Amino acid sequence: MELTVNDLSVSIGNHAIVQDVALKVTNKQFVGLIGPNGCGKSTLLKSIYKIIKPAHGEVFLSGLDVLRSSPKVVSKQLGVVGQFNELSFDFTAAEMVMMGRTPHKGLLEADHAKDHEIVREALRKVNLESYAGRSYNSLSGGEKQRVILARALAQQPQFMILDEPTNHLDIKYQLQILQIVKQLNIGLLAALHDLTLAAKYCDYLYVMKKGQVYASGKPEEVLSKELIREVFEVECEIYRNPVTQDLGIAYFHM
Ligand SMILES: Nc1ncnc2c1ncn2[C@@H]1O[C@H](COP(=O)(O)OP(=O)(O)OP(=O)(O)O)[C@@H](O)[C@H]1O
Repeated sequence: MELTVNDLSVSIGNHAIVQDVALKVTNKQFVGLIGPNGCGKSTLLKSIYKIIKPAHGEVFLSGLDVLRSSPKVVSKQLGVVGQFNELSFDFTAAEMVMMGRTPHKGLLEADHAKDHEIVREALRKVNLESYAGRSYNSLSGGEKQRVILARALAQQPQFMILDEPTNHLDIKYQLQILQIVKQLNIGLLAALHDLTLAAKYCDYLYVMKKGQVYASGKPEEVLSKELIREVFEVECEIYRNPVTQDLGIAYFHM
């Protein structure tokens, strides 16, 4: 399943927050969205997953016209791991994950044995199987983040959008979560702050600055010290990690 975004602009009040963005995630690619705080990454993602209405533009998930389709139709194909997940009601972790099954059910349809099995498997994948009965509100930030990922996994989507999915996670779970989503073998679009993790896991990057796409390409093509200076206003050197051969970034104090 491919994601195509054309000419997408979002304004809030009189402010143009996202301007004429075009991007593409081809079949089963892991595409990263990077850029400084406030450049419009979350706003762009929210407009793709229908939380914010764009001023203009098109979003297609293969043949599905996302902006003109109902949330129920879109959520059968598209899983979302958003940034903030506080709840006023107290659900258990398993109940939260079961919500991922909603798009696949009719109105008032009960949870079937198969749904429970899918929920158990999703919690197992994020190492929270024994937390099924725990109150979601009592979980740590990192545990909540993993429950929200499990909910998206239970949805069994064909495409996933993730807004800073490694937020709150220690290094073990940052690596584990990125590995889990990569192994899903579906199209992924993720806003990421850690540039070396983005370089390690993503097939392709879009760099945003002031609401626009500033550059795009494969990580090793895009992540130059010049681009990091222009976009993030930080001096650095790019190198190959001698142990892992991954792209490394050495930042210098300003
Ligand atoms: N509802 C709103 N009202 C006013 N301004 C908003 C609103 N939502 C977002 N903005 C502004 O739009 C800009 C882009 O915000 P957005 O959250 O998309 O950035 P981001 O790139 O995801 O940032 P971060 O990396 O800090 O999460 C920011 O300046 C933000 O203050």
